[in-house]
Amino acid sequence: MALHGKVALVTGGAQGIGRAVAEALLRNESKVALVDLNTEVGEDCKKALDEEFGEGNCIFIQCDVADRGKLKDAFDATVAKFGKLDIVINNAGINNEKNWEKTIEVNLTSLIKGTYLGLDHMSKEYGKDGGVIINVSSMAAFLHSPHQPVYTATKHGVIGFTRAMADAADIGDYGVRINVLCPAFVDTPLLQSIEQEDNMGKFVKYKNSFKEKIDKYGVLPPSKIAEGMLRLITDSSLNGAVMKITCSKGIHFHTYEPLSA
Ligand SMILES: NC(=O)C1=CN([C@@H]2O[C@H](COP(=O)(O)OP(=O)(O)OC[C@H]3O[C@@H](n4cnc5c(N)ncnc54)[C@H](O)[C@@H]3O)[C@@H](O)[C@H]2O)C=CC1
Ligand SMILES: CCCCCC(=O)/C=C/[C@H]1[C@H](O)CC(=O)[C@@H]1CCCCCCC(=O)O
Repeated sequence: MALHGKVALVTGGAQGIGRAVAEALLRNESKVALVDLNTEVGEDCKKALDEEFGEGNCIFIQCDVADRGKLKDAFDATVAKFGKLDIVINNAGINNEKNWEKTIEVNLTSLIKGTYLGLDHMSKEYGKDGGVIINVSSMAAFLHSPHQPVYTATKHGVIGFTRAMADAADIGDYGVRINVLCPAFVDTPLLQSIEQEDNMGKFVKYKNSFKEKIDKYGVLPPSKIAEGMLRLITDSSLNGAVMKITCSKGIHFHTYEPLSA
């Protein structure tokens, strides 16, 4: 898929990984809707992107992805503004073991909803022109730890859901590719949350061993995740792909045993 003139919706697009992906898409002449909870950060981000890439290429839509009605409205507003939808990045995520129900809602339930809304707007099933959906998981789906049991569960869930949906899209001839991206530690505000009792609850007592893992494995720049994301979007051979990005191995893919049943 060539990126010129394509329309992308990025949840959690106002900072961190989402913002890096939005920048990369704009650099390649796509139009981008930043869908984010945080109004202040979202408006600042849109202003900076307008200055860099010119006005009219990017919109900010304030939205809690866990609010089903507002998420649907955000998709509709993106199509109303840019005329179509080609790329959906379900990236918004939180790390909150204290309010673990919210973590499931944001990291998994809303990502499922975002995938279905993306299909509503892009699938050939509904007479649309096709597209690509990328769901953001984490290396926590492969290397679990005692610090983040529910975060880890959601990121496992994202991979299972995405792989199954990718098969459904293939069998159903949706014309939509669906892939998943699993970063290791990335230099974003989310990484600071591991030290905060408000986020980690009783698991905050493990913060020193968590920090040792960060020192051991290293921290990636958000731009490296954007590089992987663009590959997942543009390589039309990829459907159901599970991309991992780590400091030691860079961008690479997880491989699974062939299905036996
Ligand atoms: N930073 C890291 O080390 C890693 C991050 N990830 C995943 O990458 C994704 C992005 O994370 P980061 O950029 O690091 O986080 P971040 O905290 O820097 O940015 C996340 C963005 O999502 C927005 N957001 C949070 N809850 C939302 C909601 N309910 N509705 C709409 N927007 C919401 C925030 O306002 C923020 O702008 C997440 O899914 C995270 O789990 C995965 C592996 C490592
Ligand atoms: C909440 C912010 C941190 C989120 C980062 C993340 O997703 C954490 C994953 C770690 C998990 O909790 C335990 C780990 O060991 C995960 C990190 C693994 C990185 C492995 C890199 C291996 C390599 O470089 O080969």
